[in-house]
Amino acid sequence: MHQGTTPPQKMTSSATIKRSEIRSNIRAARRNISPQQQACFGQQACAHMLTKLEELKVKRLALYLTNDGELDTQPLIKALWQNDIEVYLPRLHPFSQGNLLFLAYRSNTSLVQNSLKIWEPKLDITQMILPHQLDVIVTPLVAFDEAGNRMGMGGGFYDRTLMNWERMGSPLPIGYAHDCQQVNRLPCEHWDIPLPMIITPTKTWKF
Ligand SMILES: Nc1nc2c(c(=O)[nH]1)N(C=O)[C@@H](CNc1ccc(C(=O)N[C@@H](CCC(=O)O)C(=O)O)cc1)CN2
Ligand SMILES: Nc1ncnc2c1ncn2[C@@H]1O[C@H](COP(=O)(O)OP(=O)(O)OP(=O)(O)O)[C@@H](O)[C@H]1O
Repeated sequence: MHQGTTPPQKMTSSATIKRSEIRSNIRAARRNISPQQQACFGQQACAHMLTKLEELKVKRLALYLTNDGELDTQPLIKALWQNDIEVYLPRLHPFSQGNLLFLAYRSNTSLVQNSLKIWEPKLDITQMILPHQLDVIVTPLVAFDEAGNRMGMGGGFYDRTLMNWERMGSPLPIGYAHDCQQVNRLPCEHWDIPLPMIITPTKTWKF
């Protein structure tokens, strides 16, 4: 885990190539999932997630708006709103590059598209929450492995957000992904934060 003083070391070039290959292969695989399958998977994963959130008595949770073939979060958002669980979304920090802010997401929240073409809440500081005030962060990912290691889109956003979660005791990160995003073993770097739990349409993984 990188704690701020020592900059993360450069990866060897072969590890970099392997990571970028895995990233592009799995992004292509998830974009290939048909709209019918996407709808079905979104419902199945939502049911598993709701069971888990009830068990954990979750009141405040951050998730993501689906992009690039990611597991559909719309059924989950609808269910959370119906169950009075507070929902938050990430937005890119306006000046601290590589960092995220989390803002409340309600049915009347205005969304804008960011520079990465992802919809996010309009900046409104009154709607902001700090990561440790959230019970759970539902984490998007590109690939995961049998040990709970996570690879994302390559911005390091969630690694930075989650670097203190265990020491703080919150938020619990739960990965949310298609089954086809699982690989046997991911090449990891010291800043990568492994996930203690990942939910897919067919399974709840605990590590
Ligand atoms: N739905 C969702 N929201 C999220 C994330 C995510 O993985 N999924 N993020 C997780 O960290 C953050 C955004 N991270 C990202 C990092 C890189 C790219 C990227 O390279 N995107 C394009 C190029 C964008 C462009 O047109 O300029 C690409 O598809 O190649 C996208 C998102 C915050 N919000
Ligand atoms: N805690 C951190 N502090 C500073 N830099 C970091 C930290 N975590 C990751 N980085 C930097 O972010 C870059 C991207 O990291 P990585 O490829 O692991 O992102 P990712 O997990 O795929 O992306 P994301 O978390 O946004 O989905 C790396 O160059 C790394 O040096």
